[in-house]
Amino acid sequence: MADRRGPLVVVGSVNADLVLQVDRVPAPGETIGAESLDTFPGGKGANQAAAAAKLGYPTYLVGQVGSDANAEFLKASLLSCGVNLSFLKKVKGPSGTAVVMLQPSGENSIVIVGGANQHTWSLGADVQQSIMSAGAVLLQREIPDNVNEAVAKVAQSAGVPVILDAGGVDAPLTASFLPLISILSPNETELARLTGMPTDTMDHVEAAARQLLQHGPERVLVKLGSQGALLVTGDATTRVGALPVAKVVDTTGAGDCFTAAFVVALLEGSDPKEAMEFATLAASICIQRKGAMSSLPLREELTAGWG
Ligand SMILES: Nc1ncnc2c1ncn2[C@@H]1O[C@H](COP(=O)(O)OP(=O)(O)OP(=O)(O)O)[C@@H](O)[C@H]1O
Repeated sequence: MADRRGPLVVVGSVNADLVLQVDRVPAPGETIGAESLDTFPGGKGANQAAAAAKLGYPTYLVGQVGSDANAEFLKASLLSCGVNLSFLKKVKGPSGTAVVMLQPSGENSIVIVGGANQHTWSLGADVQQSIMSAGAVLLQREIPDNVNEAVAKVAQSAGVPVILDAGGVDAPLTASFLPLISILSPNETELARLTGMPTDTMDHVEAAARQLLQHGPERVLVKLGSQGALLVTGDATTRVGALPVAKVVDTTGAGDCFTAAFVVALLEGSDPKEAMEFATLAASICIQRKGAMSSLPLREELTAGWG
């Protein structure tokens, strides 16, 4: 991957996150008032594309928005982060939407409308060409798995590495998809679900990651929140601890920031350990600010702490 300097192509979801601040979730048949309503750009595909673009790497987002008012807002947000939207398609119906009821306890109740993310996808010749000439392709699981698998097949046929962030739908990965993945990146919960193995100690995490390796991916990168991250390959295990931060403000999007920054660093020629350190630094900035896309760091913010 170190020699590939083609652009990063992210294929994935775009969501409008409608965040309602409420005292409690309404009972059936009840109407309550919300203290506030905010709309934020989100979706794992959009967040990861924005993260890579804000780090200064040429990044395309292949995705779908709906024909509603949120579509324009989402496009404007992504453009302001520097994401190339030449392959962002507009389809009928609503954009992907997450309605988040945020309660004072910190608990969230969320309703997701898949919308455009779950609409029919067609990978036209122009999109296929962009995948084949990419430095790497980055996927998540908030669009249909069969689309991800089709993208991965095109990428693999051209020798382009495929990175799958396991976040999104909670379903097993098919035996035909796993061998198409170069780097699979779950967090510890996703790792436990994918393998059916415990992930409560570092030894357990490593054993579960090694089990995934047997199904095809060349590397498994596990995100472990305040415990950092663990990278497992056939012959090595690399652990990088999280950076201590003064105050954790909001961890939303930290995983997206980490995965995208790791891939950017590899594309720029870093070795895997350096790429983990770079991603850890990026994520440590992200968690000290509120929001998902808005909290993603710019390249300049990392250079101070990065040789
Ligand atoms: N409390 C924390 N303190 C320091 N670093 C953190 C903390 N939480 C997350 N990080 C950093 O962010 C990285 C990714 O976070 P995490 O493991 O929570 O991903 P995730 O579960 O995929 O996140 P999410 O789904 O919330 O976006 C970690 O590897 C770590 O570097």
